[in-house]
Amino acid sequence: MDQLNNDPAVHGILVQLPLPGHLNEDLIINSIAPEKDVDGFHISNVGLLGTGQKSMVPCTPLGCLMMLRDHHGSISGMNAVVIGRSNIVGKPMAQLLLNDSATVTIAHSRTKDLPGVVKQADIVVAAVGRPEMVPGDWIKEGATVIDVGINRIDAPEKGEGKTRLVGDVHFESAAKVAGAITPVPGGVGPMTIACLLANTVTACCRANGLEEPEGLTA
Ligand SMILES: NC(=O)C1=CN([C@@H]2O[C@H](COP(=O)(O)OP(=O)(O)OC[C@H]3O[C@@H](n4cnc5c(N)ncnc54)[C@H](OP(=O)(O)O)[C@@H]3O)[C@@H](O)[C@H]2O)C=CC1
Ligand SMILES: Nc1nc(=O)c2c([nH]1)NC[C@@H]1CN(c3ccc(C(=O)N[C@@H](CCC(=O)O)C(=O)O)cc3)C=[N+]21
Repeated sequence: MDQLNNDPAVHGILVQLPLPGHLNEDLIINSIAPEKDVDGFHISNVGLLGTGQKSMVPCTPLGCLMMLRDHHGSISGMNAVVIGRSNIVGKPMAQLLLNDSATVTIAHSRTKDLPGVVKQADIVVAAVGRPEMVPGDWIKEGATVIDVGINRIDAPEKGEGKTRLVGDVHFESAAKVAGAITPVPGGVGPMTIACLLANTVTACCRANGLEEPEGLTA
């Protein structure tokens, strides 16, 4: 890590999670130079984001925010429900929505009446890791649904031993009531990868005192 941190030819560093059990995740993430932390997981970037300052923004929530801004223009005043409170997705997602003046609810495994909470939402972001957990009848008519879940499930219909990817939302039923919905695959996942590249360009511009291209970050 020291070698990469000190190499001026390297502008971005990402540590793919989860790490094997014998490695201390916090220690390793926080050893990344914050200005090269293209995942935005370093505690200084988390703190900067939380206080509304310029930071590196986690790729998955950033991609979700870009889609929401693109679709709605402004999300100010909208009711947003984020299902999931992980450091990778749920918490930074809630922070970004709040910074854009949405009214934000964070739901998790202890939330009471999750269907009722989701029903209030103009924007639903599902980041749970449970295949097709959110059915269409939880969704408010016309709501925007962002499905972060990437779950591989058995697909015996495709042949023995075959699998397929599904999200945390039951797409077929939710698509009937939602105003807009992201598919899995082909939704949030590719945006995450695009945002990783965007963050790398941002980090490179900042390292070299260059003007940042418009719209690359939050
Ligand atoms: N598209 C992409 O680029 C990415 C996709 N993912 C996918 O997103 C999903 C979530 O990932 P990640 O945030 O890392 O997952 P975590 O397992 O870290 O967090 C899951 C969250 O969901 C909550 N949860 C679990 N069960 C329920 C339930 N029954 N009702 C309500 N909330 C529940 C948990 O609550 P509690 O805290 O109470 O336990 C927890 O906060 C996964 O499918 C993952 O593969 C992740 C990263 C990037
Ligand atoms: N430090 C770190 N940062 C991450 O952002 C991170 C991580 N660790 N660990 C793993 C999760 C998962 N994740 C995905 C990103 C894109 C797709 C993606 O593009 N999926 C394609 C499908 C790919 C396929 O077909 O298998 C799609 O949704 O269309 C999936 C998963 C990032 N994560």
